[in-house]
Amino acid sequence: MSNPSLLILPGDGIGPEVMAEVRRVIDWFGEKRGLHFDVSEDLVGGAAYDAHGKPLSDETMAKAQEVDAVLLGAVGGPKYDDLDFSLKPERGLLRLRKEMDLYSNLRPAQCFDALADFSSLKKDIVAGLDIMIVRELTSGVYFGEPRGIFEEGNERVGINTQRYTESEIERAARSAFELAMRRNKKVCSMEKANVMESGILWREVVDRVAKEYPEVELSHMYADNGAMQLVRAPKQFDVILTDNLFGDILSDCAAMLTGSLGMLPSASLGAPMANGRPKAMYEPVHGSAPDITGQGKANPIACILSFAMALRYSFDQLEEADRLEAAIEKVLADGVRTGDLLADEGVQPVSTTEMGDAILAALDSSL
Ligand SMILES: NC(=O)c1ccc[n+]([C@@H]2O[C@H](COP(=O)([O-])OP(=O)(O)OC[C@H]3O[C@@H](n4cnc5c(N)ncnc54)[C@H](O)[C@@H]3O)[C@@H](O)[C@H]2O)c1
Ligand SMILES: CC(C)[C@H](C(=O)O)[C@@H](O)C(=O)O
Ligand SMILES: [Mg+2]
Repeated sequence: MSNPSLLILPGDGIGPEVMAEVRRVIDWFGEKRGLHFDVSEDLVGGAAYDAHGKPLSDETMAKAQEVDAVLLGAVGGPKYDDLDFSLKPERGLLRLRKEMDLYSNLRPAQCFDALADFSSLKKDIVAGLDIMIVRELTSGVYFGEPRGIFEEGNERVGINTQRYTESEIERAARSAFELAMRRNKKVCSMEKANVMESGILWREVVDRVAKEYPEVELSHMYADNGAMQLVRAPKQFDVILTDNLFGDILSDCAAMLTGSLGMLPSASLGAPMANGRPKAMYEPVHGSAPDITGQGKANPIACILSFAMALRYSFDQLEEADRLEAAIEKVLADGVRTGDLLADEGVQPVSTTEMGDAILAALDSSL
């Protein structure tokens, strides 16, 4: 049987820096666990624009459709600020999500014990935190029509449209309920049904799907209250189901409960492929971090945890995913910290590569 295939798209800014550490981890699983992948690498975002004038080539798009999983670093950066909107690096990422139809974006916010003191919140509020945000990823205001900047009278108007069909809401909701069944059987759905018709439909469809999962306790919350509750008492949540834009914002917020945006991985999943596994792309939640690019300061953990999610959701390697997560937990418990995880003055941060070294050493000691 051939090895599972993995397309790596490092992207821009710190994307290639964190992805270099993931590649070492992938190599480790090949050498030490006999878990080999057919890895290919390509360009996305600004790097693709620099090479061939587009943020994602048709060839790369086609490759992404064929492989078992895509692993993406990050896209964007100030160098591309003045580009035409259609050429911006972020368009490459959105095209991948849309054309691969990756409608369910799982963003787990877990607080490792060693970082509970470092979260933006008090230790007792975040210790043991384990919530899953399910963000609808291929619709909503990111893709709704009409959109654009138009002339209206003697001024211009910028338009984006929040649009959701029942089936789009339904499939995202179903993935949240399925996850909840394997977790603590609670779903909290967040929208703004008090001001948006799309929110009213969202609530109605989620209620309908919930009937298929009588064991799951469903609650609804307006997303503004949800943001507040996430910071006030995050452990009240198990699975949070929300739309594309609210999910983007709420997940960055949840990231800080875990200590740093550099800690949050994600899995973007679509319909099952012929092999029964979902079409999938794995990416850290953070961006290209232009403020620290090229300085060896980036935390590679979000990207490495995204590979752990790939082991779990695309490659059925649950024990190896646990092994990798445990290695990261050990490194953090040992006090190894990149700069984003450092609270105390005088403690020396490790570099991106040194964090990779520590994780590989912890993996070795797991054997
Ligand atoms: N998935 C993606 O590719 C993605 C996600 C978010 C933002 N972006 C893009 O990235 C660019 C920069 O956006 P931004 O600055 O608003 O958000 P960002 O996530 O790149 O950075 C926000 C802050 O978090 C820090 N940070 C992020 N990741 C880190 C890591 N791994 N280790 C240590 N610190 C980290 C950064 O240094 C910065 O201070 C923009 O072009 C944006 O569109 C891309
Ligand atoms: C870069 C951008 C298109 C992206 C989004 O808004 O979805 C990012 O913020 C994310 O969270 O993945
Ligand atoms: Mg975001």
